[in-house]
Amino acid sequence: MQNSWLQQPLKAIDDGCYAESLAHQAQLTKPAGSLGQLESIACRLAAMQQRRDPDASRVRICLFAADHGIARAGVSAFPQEVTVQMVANFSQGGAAISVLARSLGAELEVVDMGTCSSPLSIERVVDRAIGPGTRSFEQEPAMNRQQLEQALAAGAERVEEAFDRGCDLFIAGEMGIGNTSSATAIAAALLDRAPSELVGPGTGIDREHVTRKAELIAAALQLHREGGVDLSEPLAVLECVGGFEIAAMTGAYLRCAQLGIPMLVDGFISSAAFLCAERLAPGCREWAFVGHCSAEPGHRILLESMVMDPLLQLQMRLGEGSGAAVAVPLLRSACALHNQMATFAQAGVSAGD
Ligand SMILES: O=C(O)c1ccc[n+]([C@@H]2O[C@H](COP(=O)([O-])O)[C@@H](O)[C@H]2O)c1
Ligand SMILES: Cc1cc2nc[nH]c2cc1C
Repeated sequence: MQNSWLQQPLKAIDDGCYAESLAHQAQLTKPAGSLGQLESIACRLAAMQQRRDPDASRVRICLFAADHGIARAGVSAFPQEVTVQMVANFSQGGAAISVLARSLGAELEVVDMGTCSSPLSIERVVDRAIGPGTRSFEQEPAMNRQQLEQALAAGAERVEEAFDRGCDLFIAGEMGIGNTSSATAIAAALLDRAPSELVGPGTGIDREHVTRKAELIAAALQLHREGGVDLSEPLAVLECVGGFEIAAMTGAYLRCAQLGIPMLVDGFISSAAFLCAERLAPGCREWAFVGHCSAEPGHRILLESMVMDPLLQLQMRLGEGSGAAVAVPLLRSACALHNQMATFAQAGVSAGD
């Protein structure tokens, strides 16, 4: 993929703006550092946005949905048709992310990246379907290189659209029965860890099934490795064991860092996609906040590997972008404090030493 948009440089973060924001925080009527991480959140956002008054009002949530061939191997607690049923639920406004988006005044866009029933005749769903879900990565590569390029580009294109319409903060969400298996395989390959260290219950399988899921993923990675695939290469990994929605999220994250849009990362699957983006273009993480640490055990390991700190830890494991959405009010509070608090001089309060 030489000379493609993937090679474009990431936008530089404005260090001068960051230093100015830190100096501003030091003048606000509070003991230095007493607002903890809210101070650094505001300063980081100001530096990303190159503005004195950071803003998290215009939030775009883009939810990528797709099916996974691996789901037919019995790795999920739910049947595959739930992916499409949930897409209808997102569109009708009844899903968790629909409720959160409404309460935040955020725009929610649902993108069909390829499900068993695509093309879908569901209102307001953006059709970017690549195929009827991926192939089962137990036996063969989940997708081919052309499909991977198409998925990455679809994610990037949705970010460009958000950028054109004005977006202070971008959240990628996902829906795909079986996608914790894909995310586990990606994380195991890129972090060179055993799947058994990263695997979890996903939608709620029992311990016996979790063990089987780990074995199946380990065998699949071995098969692809023996087939000559370099499992340290993020594009090869996405092609072999990824998903259409996961690749779209990787493309979206990468494009956000290229265009300079701050992003808020969700759970385990989102973070596996983010790891691919960070490996493709080191420095993406400078443009990201992490909303929460999911209950899926591999999430913490993924975040630690990228030295990224989650804002919340609520034992959530839903996906959809929900764990990022619940962290938006924190970013908004950080901005309001940074932009509206009085300084010691303005309020006539004596500063400390
Ligand atoms: O975001 C997470 O950390 C997370 C953890 C576990 C499950 N999920 C969601 O559950 C689905 C995948 O679970 P599974 O068991 O079918 O692999 C998919 O739609 C995800 O959005 C999401
Ligand atoms: C009902 C349901 C909703 C979801 N949202 C994200 N993943 C999901 C998985 C299931 C099973």
